[in-house]
Amino acid sequence: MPNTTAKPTKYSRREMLKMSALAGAGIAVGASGLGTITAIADKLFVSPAENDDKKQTVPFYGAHQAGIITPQQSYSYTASFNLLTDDRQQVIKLFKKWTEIAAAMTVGQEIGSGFSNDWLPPKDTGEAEDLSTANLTITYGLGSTFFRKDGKDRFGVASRKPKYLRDIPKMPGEALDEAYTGGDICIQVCADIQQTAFHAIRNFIKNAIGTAEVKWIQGGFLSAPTGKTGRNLFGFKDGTANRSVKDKSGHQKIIWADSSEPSWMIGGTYMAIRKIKMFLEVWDRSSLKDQEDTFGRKKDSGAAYGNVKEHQEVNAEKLPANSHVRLAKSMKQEIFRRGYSYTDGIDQKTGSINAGLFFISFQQNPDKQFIPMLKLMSQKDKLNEYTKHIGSALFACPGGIKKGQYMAQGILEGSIF
Ligand SMILES: C=CC1=C(C)c2cc3[nH]c(cc4nc(cc5[nH]c(cc1n2)c(C)c5CCC(=O)O)C(CCC(=O)O)=C4C)c(C)c3C=C
Ligand SMILES: [Fe+2]
Repeated sequence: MPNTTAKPTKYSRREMLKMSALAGAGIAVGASGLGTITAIADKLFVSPAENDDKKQTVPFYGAHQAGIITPQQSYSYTASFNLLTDDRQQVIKLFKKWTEIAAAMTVGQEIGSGFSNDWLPPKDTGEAEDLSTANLTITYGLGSTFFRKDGKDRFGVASRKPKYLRDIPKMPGEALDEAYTGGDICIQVCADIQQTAFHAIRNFIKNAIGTAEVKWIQGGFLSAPTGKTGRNLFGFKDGTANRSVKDKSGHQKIIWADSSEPSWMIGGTYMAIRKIKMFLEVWDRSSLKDQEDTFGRKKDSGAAYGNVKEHQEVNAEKLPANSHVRLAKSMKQEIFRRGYSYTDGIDQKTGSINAGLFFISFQQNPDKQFIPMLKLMSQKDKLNEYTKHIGSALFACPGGIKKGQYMAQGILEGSIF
């Protein structure tokens, strides 16, 4: 997917030392002079592992949550939690704590910094201590069971459930595993350093102990050269038709909740998730023609059939009737996709690689934009020969957080209590 993050030019410490030595600027570097240059280089320049956009931060606070229209980072971890309590105050306490650690981690601060006690476990798990923030974003959402579970309004918030929040209905051909499906709360962290992302999700889990338990957790990866569309595990460019991350009016129409939603959803959206297993070995034995017919796009350029360039307007008539893109286009609806590839060892029964797409899309109205599209694809898509849907979830992501507020405050406080 397009990544528009500007990459500042920085030099590694070793390159800087080499340049100083070669510059020939008339500087005679004696033993002590070299020490001085080394010290300056230490201060000014970063190691190769830390350069480029890995040092960038994305604001946690704002009108919208980060991690939705943020240029897609290379790694993600998504965790779904079930609450273990019926006590609203306990949930408020959890979200306050999560807000505090999210605000700290996204600016590279240690959790509980400036305070340590030799006789207690450290507050921060520590593995991101020397790492950069790497565009870390935290995105959270609430499942329908947050508002009502087994017919019970556990936290007194059922009247605040957003309009389109419900379980994604059963689809033909799916083989959902409960272990990858649903959950009361979802947190997704994304970053350009995998360990930075893992540190973040781990600390959310650590701070939930006793109040919420993890139902499932999913890691993901996606690498693309800056400004280019990334490729999925079938080797095709995936994300071409997405609106640019800069297209504000497009986002208003496609992603952000409309004014008929509860006030806490203003600036928010719905996050649809499908864990889709991809049969890589079957795919790899298929001809190039078969592969391209599956999407209706060329594998190398990403151009739709009848076109030569990736971003040229698609003429649906030129695409095979059951191709993925033709079916998507026939719905005349847009969604904003932000999925990640995943791998997870081998399938113990078949010996095949366990891998696929952790599909994520954001949309204003899943009933209109997402569910009918999913249904049509589940019935007719040529892609189904090579894939199986094994996990599913829909979460409502509240609007962005202002400084001084905490996550989900608009749901858990106010006139109804
Ligand atoms: C219900 C929505 C969708 C699911 C599920 C889905 C799964 C899925 N997609 C790919 C690979 C590609 N998808 C592409 C385009 C595309 N896909 C959807 C929706 C779902 N995909 C849409 C709306 C579109 C855009 C269609 C358009 O308007 O042109 C493409 C083509 C390039 C692109 O635009 O991204 C690829 C490739 C996989 C592998 C997959 C499940 C494993
Ligand atoms: Fe797709």
